[in-house]
Amino acid sequence: MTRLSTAFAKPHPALVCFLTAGDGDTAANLDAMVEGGADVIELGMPFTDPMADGPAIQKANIRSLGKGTTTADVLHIATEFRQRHPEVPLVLMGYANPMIRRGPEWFAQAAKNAGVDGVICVDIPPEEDDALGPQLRAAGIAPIRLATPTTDDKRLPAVVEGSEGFLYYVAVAGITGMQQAAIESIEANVSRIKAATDIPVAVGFGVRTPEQAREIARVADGVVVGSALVELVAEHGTAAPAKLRELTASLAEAVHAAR
Ligand SMILES: O=P(O)(O)OC[C@@H](O)[C@@H](O)c1c[nH]c2ccccc12
Repeated sequence: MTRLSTAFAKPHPALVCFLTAGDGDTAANLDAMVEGGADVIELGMPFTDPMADGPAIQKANIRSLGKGTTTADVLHIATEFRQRHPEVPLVLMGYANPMIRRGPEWFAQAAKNAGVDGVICVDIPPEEDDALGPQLRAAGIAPIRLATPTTDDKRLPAVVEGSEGFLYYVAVAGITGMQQAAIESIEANVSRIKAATDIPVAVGFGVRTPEQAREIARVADGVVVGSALVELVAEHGTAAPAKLRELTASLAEAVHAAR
């Protein structure tokens, strides 16, 4: 069992909580989300051109890069997180350029040494898996792929093939932090994906409230929340941990009780 498979084997759906690394006191903020009940942490690597991200996460990227956050800093945050939380799965989310500029082997090894369990690389499509996938798998790190509402049945096999840890269903054809998709559409797409793969399916994009999270947790293996948490970091600064703990706890309660 890996840390990710253990998280998804719990008797309830998993809550995945996202933050941008280097925005605010990331260590304290991540700890607060774990204390609140997050089952998986998704840590965003700040990037200059985050094309899948909406305003809240774009601004978090700018704040973090403005402080000079580097890939080495993100890996350092991951290393220290792993020391404090030996059991909590940690997924890095980011874009290809910072991940492969020093070579995919270097990144995969550095991520492994930092205790990272999975990597979401937004802009490497399955056709270009060679750019990072083999190196991650060799290091024992799960390459986590994204499926969207426009991933049709013809395309789906290519997306799920080689995806490990979990499949991330992006509920909205758009950017992060938008409105939630209709639950009927989410349910139909999740069951379509589950017919094509045995790995767990987590749903994200547009989930802000415990009510929304509960509704999705009834039909999926996990629920991802990002922008709503990132906004708390922007609004509350050094007081963010208490706010993050509070929102995470109410989301976790809703997700864990859904099924
Ligand atoms: O912000 P939202 O709408 O809650 O969506 C989750 C999302 O933030 C997080 O998973 C994420 C942030 N940036 C991404 C880019 C691609 C895929 C996923 C992400």
